[in-house]
Amino acid sequence: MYDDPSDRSLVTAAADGEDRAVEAALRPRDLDEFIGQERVREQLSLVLQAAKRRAATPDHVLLSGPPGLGKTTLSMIIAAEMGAPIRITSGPAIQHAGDLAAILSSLTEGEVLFLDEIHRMSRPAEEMLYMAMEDFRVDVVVGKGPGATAIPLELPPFTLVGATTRAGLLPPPLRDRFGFTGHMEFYAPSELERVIHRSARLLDVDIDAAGAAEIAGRSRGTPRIANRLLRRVRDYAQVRHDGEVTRDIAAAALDVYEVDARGLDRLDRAVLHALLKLFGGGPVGLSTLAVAVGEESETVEEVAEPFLVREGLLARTPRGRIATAAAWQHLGLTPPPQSPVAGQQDLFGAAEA
Ligand SMILES: Nc1ncnc2c1ncn2[C@@H]1O[C@H](COP(=O)(O)OP(=O)(O)OP(=O)(O)O)[C@@H](O)[C@H]1O
Repeated sequence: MYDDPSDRSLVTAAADGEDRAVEAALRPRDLDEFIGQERVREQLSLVLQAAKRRAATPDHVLLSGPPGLGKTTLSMIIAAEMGAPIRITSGPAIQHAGDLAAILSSLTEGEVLFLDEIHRMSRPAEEMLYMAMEDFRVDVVVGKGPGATAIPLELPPFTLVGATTRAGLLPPPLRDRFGFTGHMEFYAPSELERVIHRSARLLDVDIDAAGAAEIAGRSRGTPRIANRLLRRVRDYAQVRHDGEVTRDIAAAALDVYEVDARGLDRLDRAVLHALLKLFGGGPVGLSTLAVAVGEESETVEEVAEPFLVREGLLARTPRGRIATAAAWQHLGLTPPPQSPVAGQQDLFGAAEA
Protein backbone atom coordinates (compact mmCIF):
# COMPACT_ATOMS: atom_id res chain seq x y z
CA MET A 1 0.00 0.00 0.00
CA TYR A 2 2.81 2.36 0.95
CA ASP A 3 4.68 1.52 -2.29
CA ASP A 4 2.12 3.54 -4.20
CA PRO A 5 3.56 7.06 -4.52
CA SER A 6 0.06 8.57 -4.37
CA ASP A 7 -0.29 7.04 -0.92
CA ARG A 8 2.99 8.41 0.44
CA SER A 9 2.78 9.76 3.90
CA LEU A 10 3.31 13.46 4.52
CA VAL A 11 6.13 12.59 6.92
CA THR A 12 8.23 10.52 4.50
CA ALA A 13 11.78 11.89 4.60
CA ALA A 14 12.64 11.18 0.94
CA ALA A 15 11.85 13.96 -1.55
CA ASP A 16 8.74 13.81 -3.74
CA GLY A 17 8.15 15.75 -6.95
CA GLU A 18 6.66 18.78 -5.25
CA ASP A 19 9.54 18.92 -2.75
CA ARG A 20 12.05 18.97 -5.60
CA ALA A 21 10.16 21.73 -7.36
CA VAL A 22 10.08 24.06 -4.37
CA GLU A 23 13.27 23.07 -2.56
CA ALA A 24 15.52 25.09 -4.82
CA ALA A 25 13.81 28.25 -3.62
CA LEU A 26 14.09 27.28 0.03
CA ARG A 27 17.73 26.21 0.16
CA PRO A 28 20.06 28.32 2.29
CA ARG A 29 22.79 29.76 0.05
CA ASP A 30 25.70 30.07 2.48
CA LEU A 31 26.94 28.59 5.75
CA ASP A 32 25.61 31.51 7.79
CA GLU A 33 22.11 30.93 6.48
CA PHE A 34 22.32 27.17 7.13
CA ILE A 35 20.47 26.47 10.39
CA GLY A 36 21.68 23.99 13.04
CA GLN A 37 24.29 21.22 12.57
CA GLU A 38 26.69 23.47 14.47
CA ARG A 39 29.54 20.98 14.59
CA VAL A 40 29.45 20.08 10.89
CA ARG A 41 29.10 23.74 10.02
CA GLU A 42 32.09 24.81 12.09
CA GLN A 43 34.28 21.95 10.84
CA LEU A 44 33.32 22.60 7.25
CA SER A 45 33.87 26.29 7.60
CA LEU A 46 37.46 25.62 8.74
CA VAL A 47 38.08 23.23 5.83
CA LEU A 48 36.81 25.82 3.35
CA GLN A 49 38.59 28.82 4.86
CA ALA A 50 41.89 26.92 4.97
CA ALA A 51 41.50 25.88 1.33
CA LYS A 52 40.77 29.48 0.34
CA ARG A 53 43.92 30.71 2.13
CA ARG A 54 46.02 28.11 0.36
CA ALA A 55 44.25 28.91 -2.91
CA ALA A 56 43.67 25.16 -3.24
CA THR A 57 40.62 23.00 -3.79
CA PRO A 58 39.18 21.74 -0.49
CA ASP A 59 39.65 18.10 0.55
CA HIS A 60 36.96 15.63 -0.44
CA VAL A 61 33.97 15.75 1.91
CA LEU A 62 31.70 12.91 3.00
CA LEU A 63 28.31 13.82 4.46
CA SER A 64 26.42 11.05 6.21
CA GLY A 65 22.95 11.05 7.68
CA PRO A 66 19.28 10.31 7.01
CA PRO A 67 17.42 11.86 4.04
CA GLY A 68 16.17 15.44 4.14
CA LEU A 69 18.69 16.85 6.64
CA GLY A 70 20.51 19.09 4.17
CA LYS A 71 23.31 17.11 2.50
CA THR A 72 22.52 18.38 -1.00
CA THR A 73 22.12 21.89 0.38
CA LEU A 74 25.53 21.73 2.08
CA SER A 75 27.21 20.51 -1.11
CA MET A 76 25.78 23.50 -2.97
CA ILE A 77 26.98 25.79 -0.19
CA ILE A 78 30.50 24.32 -0.47
CA ALA A 79 30.53 25.17 -4.18
CA ALA A 80 29.07 28.64 -3.58
CA GLU A 81 31.56 29.42 -0.79
CA MET A 82 34.43 28.37 -3.07
CA GLY A 83 32.95 30.26 -6.03
CA ALA A 84 33.05 26.98 -7.96
CA PRO A 85 30.53 25.29 -10.24
CA ILE A 86 28.81 22.12 -9.05
CA ARG A 87 27.91 18.92 -10.87
CA ILE A 88 25.22 16.75 -9.26
CA THR A 89 24.83 13.02 -9.80
CA SER A 90 24.12 9.90 -7.77
CA GLY A 91 25.50 6.41 -7.16
CA PRO A 92 22.63 4.58 -8.85
CA ALA A 93 23.09 6.76 -11.98
CA ILE A 94 26.69 5.53 -12.33
CA GLN A 95 26.48 1.88 -13.18
CA HIS A 96 29.56 1.59 -15.40
CA ALA A 97 33.07 2.89 -14.87
CA GLY A 98 32.67 4.59 -18.25
CA ASP A 99 29.78 6.70 -16.91
CA LEU A 100 32.05 7.98 -14.17
CA ALA A 101 35.00 8.51 -16.53
CA ALA A 102 32.78 10.69 -18.74
CA ILE A 103 31.79 12.87 -15.78
CA LEU A 104 35.28 13.10 -14.29
CA SER A 105 36.95 13.95 -17.56
CA SER A 106 34.59 16.86 -18.15
CA LEU A 107 35.13 18.50 -14.74
CA THR A 108 36.74 21.91 -14.68
CA GLU A 109 39.41 23.00 -12.19
CA GLY A 110 38.00 23.40 -8.66
CA GLU A 111 34.58 22.05 -9.59
CA VAL A 112 32.51 20.34 -6.90
CA LEU A 113 31.17 16.92 -7.82
CA PHE A 114 28.21 15.96 -5.63
CA LEU A 115 27.65 12.21 -5.58
CA ASP A 116 24.46 11.38 -3.71
CA GLU A 117 23.90 7.83 -2.44
CA ILE A 118 27.56 7.11 -3.01
CA HIS A 119 27.18 3.70 -1.34
CA ARG A 120 25.07 2.55 -4.30
CA MET A 121 27.75 2.95 -6.96
CA SER A 122 28.91 -0.11 -8.92
CA ARG A 123 32.17 -1.76 -7.87
CA PRO A 124 34.21 -0.90 -11.02
CA ALA A 125 33.11 2.75 -10.79
CA GLU A 126 34.04 2.80 -7.13
CA GLU A 127 37.54 1.54 -7.91
CA MET A 128 37.98 4.19 -10.59
CA LEU A 129 36.93 6.79 -8.05
CA TYR A 130 39.71 5.76 -5.62
CA MET A 131 42.39 6.79 -8.07
CA ALA A 132 40.55 9.90 -9.18
CA MET A 133 40.21 11.10 -5.59
CA GLU A 134 43.78 10.39 -4.64
CA ASP A 135 45.85 11.14 -7.74
CA PHE A 136 43.40 13.15 -9.90
CA ARG A 137 43.89 10.58 -12.59
CA VAL A 138 41.84 7.80 -14.18
CA ASP A 139 42.81 4.90 -16.39
CA VAL A 140 40.42 4.65 -19.28
CA VAL A 141 40.40 1.11 -20.66
CA VAL A 142 40.14 0.95 -24.42
CA GLY A 143 39.33 -2.34 -26.17
CA LYS A 144 38.51 -5.75 -24.73
CA GLY A 145 40.30 -8.94 -23.79
CA PRO A 146 44.08 -9.38 -24.17
CA GLY A 147 44.32 -6.38 -26.50
CA ALA A 148 42.77 -3.97 -24.00
CA THR A 149 44.97 -1.04 -23.02
CA ALA A 150 44.64 1.44 -20.18
CA ILE A 151 45.13 5.06 -21.20
CA PRO A 152 45.93 7.31 -18.22
CA LEU A 153 43.97 10.55 -18.17
CA GLU A 154 44.95 13.50 -15.95
CA LEU A 155 42.07 15.26 -14.18
CA PRO A 156 41.95 18.82 -12.90
CA PRO A 157 41.82 19.08 -9.09
CA PHE A 158 38.20 18.84 -7.95
CA THR A 159 36.31 18.32 -4.69
CA LEU A 160 34.14 15.27 -4.34
CA VAL A 161 31.24 15.67 -1.94
CA GLY A 162 29.79 12.22 -1.27
CA ALA A 163 26.50 11.80 0.52
CA THR A 164 25.28 8.62 2.13
CA THR A 165 22.55 7.56 4.48
CA ARG A 166 24.77 4.66 5.56
CA ALA A 167 28.42 5.60 6.13
CA GLY A 168 28.98 2.10 7.54
CA LEU A 169 28.24 0.59 4.12
CA LEU A 170 31.13 2.37 2.42
CA PRO A 171 34.21 0.24 1.81
CA PRO A 172 37.06 1.47 4.03
CA PRO A 173 39.33 2.39 1.07
CA LEU A 174 36.65 4.80 -0.16
CA ARG A 175 35.90 6.20 3.31
CA ASP A 176 39.61 6.79 3.93
CA ARG A 177 39.96 8.98 0.87
CA PHE A 178 37.70 11.67 2.28
CA GLY A 179 39.59 14.38 4.15
CA PHE A 180 36.55 15.30 6.19
CA THR A 181 33.39 13.46 7.23
CA GLY A 182 30.40 15.36 8.54
CA HIS A 183 27.78 13.40 10.45
CA MET A 184 24.39 15.09 10.13
CA GLU A 185 22.08 14.78 13.13
CA PHE A 186 18.31 15.13 13.39
CA TYR A 187 17.36 18.75 14.16
CA ALA A 188 16.13 19.95 17.54
CA PRO A 189 12.59 21.41 17.57
CA SER A 190 13.97 24.92 18.17
CA GLU A 191 16.13 24.61 15.03
CA LEU A 192 13.18 23.39 12.99
CA GLU A 193 11.19 26.39 14.22
CA ARG A 194 13.89 28.62 12.70
CA VAL A 195 13.76 26.61 9.45
CA ILE A 196 9.96 27.07 9.37
CA HIS A 197 10.11 30.81 10.05
CA ARG A 198 12.71 31.23 7.32
CA SER A 199 10.70 29.19 4.78
CA ALA A 200 7.48 31.01 5.76
CA ARG A 201 9.20 34.31 4.99
CA LEU A 202 10.33 33.05 1.59
CA LEU A 203 6.88 31.62 0.80
CA ASP A 204 5.14 34.72 2.12
CA VAL A 205 3.23 32.83 4.80
CA ASP A 206 2.11 34.66 7.91
CA ILE A 207 2.93 32.42 10.89
CA ASP A 208 3.28 33.08 14.62
CA ALA A 209 5.77 31.49 17.02
CA ALA A 210 3.28 28.96 18.41
CA GLY A 211 2.23 27.94 14.90
CA ALA A 212 5.87 27.28 13.94
CA ALA A 213 6.43 25.32 17.16
CA GLU A 214 3.39 23.15 16.44
CA ILE A 215 4.68 22.26 12.96
CA ALA A 216 8.25 21.74 14.25
CA GLY A 217 7.05 19.23 16.86
CA ARG A 218 5.47 17.10 14.12
CA SER A 219 8.40 17.23 11.67
CA ARG A 220 10.47 14.27 12.89
CA GLY A 221 13.65 16.31 13.24
CA THR A 222 13.82 16.79 9.45
CA PRO A 223 13.80 20.15 7.60
CA ARG A 224 12.36 18.62 4.42
CA ILE A 225 9.34 17.35 6.39
CA ALA A 226 9.02 20.69 8.21
CA ASN A 227 8.88 22.53 4.87
CA ARG A 228 6.34 20.08 3.47
CA LEU A 229 4.09 20.34 6.53
CA LEU A 230 4.33 24.12 6.37
CA ARG A 231 3.02 24.06 2.78
CA ARG A 232 0.05 21.87 3.72
CA VAL A 233 -0.74 24.02 6.75
CA ARG A 234 -0.55 27.12 4.54
CA ASP A 235 -3.15 25.55 2.17
CA TYR A 236 -5.47 24.87 5.08
CA ALA A 237 -5.03 28.34 6.54
CA GLN A 238 -5.79 29.94 3.19
CA VAL A 239 -8.80 27.79 2.35
CA ARG A 240 -10.48 27.56 5.77
CA HIS A 241 -9.24 30.77 7.43
CA ASP A 242 -7.66 34.09 6.57
CA GLY A 243 -4.22 32.65 5.77
CA GLU A 244 -2.50 33.28 9.10
CA VAL A 245 -0.96 30.21 10.73
CA THR A 246 -1.46 29.90 14.48
CA ARG A 247 -1.01 26.91 16.78
CA ASP A 248 -4.68 25.90 16.52
CA ILE A 249 -4.72 26.20 12.76
CA ALA A 250 -1.47 24.21 12.37
CA ALA A 251 -2.78 21.49 14.69
CA ALA A 252 -6.16 21.30 12.94
CA ALA A 253 -4.52 21.18 9.50
CA LEU A 254 -2.12 18.41 10.45
CA ASP A 255 -4.91 16.44 12.09
CA VAL A 256 -6.64 16.49 8.69
CA TYR A 257 -3.45 15.03 7.19
CA GLU A 258 -3.24 12.45 10.01
CA VAL A 259 0.13 13.63 11.31
CA ASP A 260 -0.19 13.61 15.08
CA ALA A 261 1.39 15.83 17.73
CA ARG A 262 4.55 13.75 17.80
CA GLY A 263 4.87 13.33 14.02
CA LEU A 264 3.36 9.83 13.82
CA ASP A 265 1.32 9.14 10.69
CA ARG A 266 -1.58 6.78 10.11
CA LEU A 267 0.58 3.67 9.69
CA ASP A 268 2.72 4.42 12.75
CA ARG A 269 -0.38 4.82 14.86
CA ALA A 270 -2.01 1.68 13.40
CA VAL A 271 1.09 -0.35 14.34
CA LEU A 272 1.15 1.04 17.87
CA HIS A 273 -2.58 0.63 18.25
CA ALA A 274 -2.45 -3.05 17.18
CA LEU A 275 0.53 -3.70 19.43
CA LEU A 276 -1.25 -2.23 22.45
CA LYS A 277 -4.89 -3.17 21.90
CA LEU A 278 -4.57 -6.59 20.23
CA PHE A 279 -1.38 -7.88 21.80
CA GLY A 280 -1.35 -6.17 25.20
CA GLY A 281 1.90 -4.37 24.38
CA GLY A 282 3.70 -7.49 23.08
CA PRO A 283 5.99 -9.22 22.64
CA VAL A 284 4.58 -10.06 19.24
CA GLY A 285 6.30 -11.23 16.05
CA LEU A 286 6.76 -8.81 13.16
CA SER A 287 4.70 -10.85 10.69
CA THR A 288 1.76 -11.15 13.10
CA LEU A 289 1.86 -7.42 13.74
CA ALA A 290 1.99 -6.75 9.98
CA VAL A 291 -1.05 -8.96 9.31
CA ALA A 292 -2.93 -7.15 12.08
CA VAL A 293 -2.44 -3.79 10.33
CA GLY A 294 -2.95 -5.20 6.81
CA GLU A 295 0.57 -4.39 5.59
CA GLU A 296 3.61 -6.31 4.38
CA SER A 297 6.19 -7.13 7.07
CA GLU A 298 8.80 -5.11 5.15
CA THR A 299 6.57 -2.04 5.20
CA VAL A 300 6.10 -2.24 8.95
CA GLU A 301 9.80 -2.93 9.51
CA GLU A 302 11.24 -0.34 7.12
CA VAL A 303 8.59 2.40 7.02
CA ALA A 304 7.01 2.51 10.47
CA GLU A 305 9.42 0.95 12.93
CA PRO A 306 12.55 3.09 12.57
CA PHE A 307 10.74 6.22 13.75
CA LEU A 308 8.80 4.39 16.48
CA VAL A 309 12.07 2.94 17.80
CA ARG A 310 13.81 6.32 17.56
CA GLU A 311 10.98 7.93 19.50
CA GLY A 312 11.27 5.26 22.22
CA LEU A 313 7.72 4.02 21.58
CA LEU A 314 8.56 0.50 20.39
CA ALA A 315 11.46 -1.85 21.05
CA ARG A 316 12.69 -4.83 19.06
CA THR A 317 13.55 -7.77 21.30
CA PRO A 318 14.54 -11.37 20.51
CA ARG A 319 11.01 -12.42 21.54
CA GLY A 320 9.27 -9.88 19.33
CA ARG A 321 8.13 -6.27 19.28
CA ILE A 322 7.17 -4.65 22.57
CA ALA A 323 5.58 -1.31 23.40
CA THR A 324 7.23 1.00 25.90
CA ALA A 325 5.47 2.93 28.68
CA ALA A 326 5.68 6.01 26.43
CA ALA A 327 3.61 4.21 23.75
CA TRP A 328 0.73 3.60 26.17
CA GLN A 329 1.04 7.18 27.29
CA HIS A 330 1.04 8.51 23.72
CA LEU A 331 -2.17 6.70 22.75
CA GLY A 332 -3.77 7.58 26.10
CA LEU A 333 -4.20 3.92 27.10
CA THR A 334 -3.47 2.10 30.35
CA PRO A 335 -1.29 -1.03 30.24
CA PRO A 336 -2.86 -4.21 31.70
CA PRO A 337 -1.66 -5.05 35.26
CA GLN A 338 0.47 -8.00 34.03
CA SER A 339 2.38 -5.76 31.58
CA PRO A 340 6.04 -5.13 32.49
CA VAL A 341 5.42 -1.42 31.93
CA ALA A 342 2.30 -1.28 34.12
CA GLY A 343 2.74 1.51 36.64
CA GLN A 344 5.62 3.08 34.72
CA GLN A 345 3.12 5.00 32.68
CA ASP A 346 1.77 6.67 35.83
CA LEU A 347 5.31 7.57 36.84
CA PHE A 348 5.88 8.94 33.35
CA GLY A 349 2.61 10.85 33.53
CA ALA A 350 3.41 12.18 37.00
CA ALA A 351 6.85 13.29 35.89
CA GLU A 352 5.32 15.12 32.95
CA ALA A 353 2.55 16.73 34.98
N1 LIG B 1 20.01 23.53 7.88
C1 LIG B 1 19.00 23.88 7.09
N2 LIG B 1 18.48 25.11 7.16
C2 LIG B 1 17.42 25.44 6.40
N3 LIG B 1 16.84 24.63 5.50
C3 LIG B 1 17.33 23.40 5.38
C4 LIG B 1 18.43 22.98 6.16
N4 LIG B 1 18.72 21.70 5.82
C5 LIG B 1 17.83 21.34 4.88
N5 LIG B 1 16.99 22.35 4.62
C6 LIG B 1 15.88 22.32 3.67
O1 LIG B 1 15.43 20.97 3.54
C7 LIG B 1 15.30 20.59 2.19
C8 LIG B 1 15.97 19.27 2.00
O2 LIG B 1 17.37 19.41 2.11
P1 LIG B 1 18.38 18.59 1.19
O3 LIG B 1 17.77 18.31 -0.16
O4 LIG B 1 19.67 19.29 1.22
O5 LIG B 1 18.45 17.23 2.01
P2 LIG B 1 19.33 15.93 1.72
O6 LIG B 1 19.94 15.53 3.02
O7 LIG B 1 20.24 16.14 0.59
O8 LIG B 1 18.23 14.88 1.32
P3 LIG B 1 18.39 13.60 0.33
O9 LIG B 1 19.41 12.74 0.99
O10 LIG B 1 17.01 13.01 0.33
O11 LIG B 1 18.79 14.14 -1.00
C9 LIG B 1 15.92 21.74 1.36
O12 LIG B 1 14.94 22.33 0.57
C10 LIG B 1 16.33 22.81 2.33
O13 LIG B 1 15.61 23.98 2.06
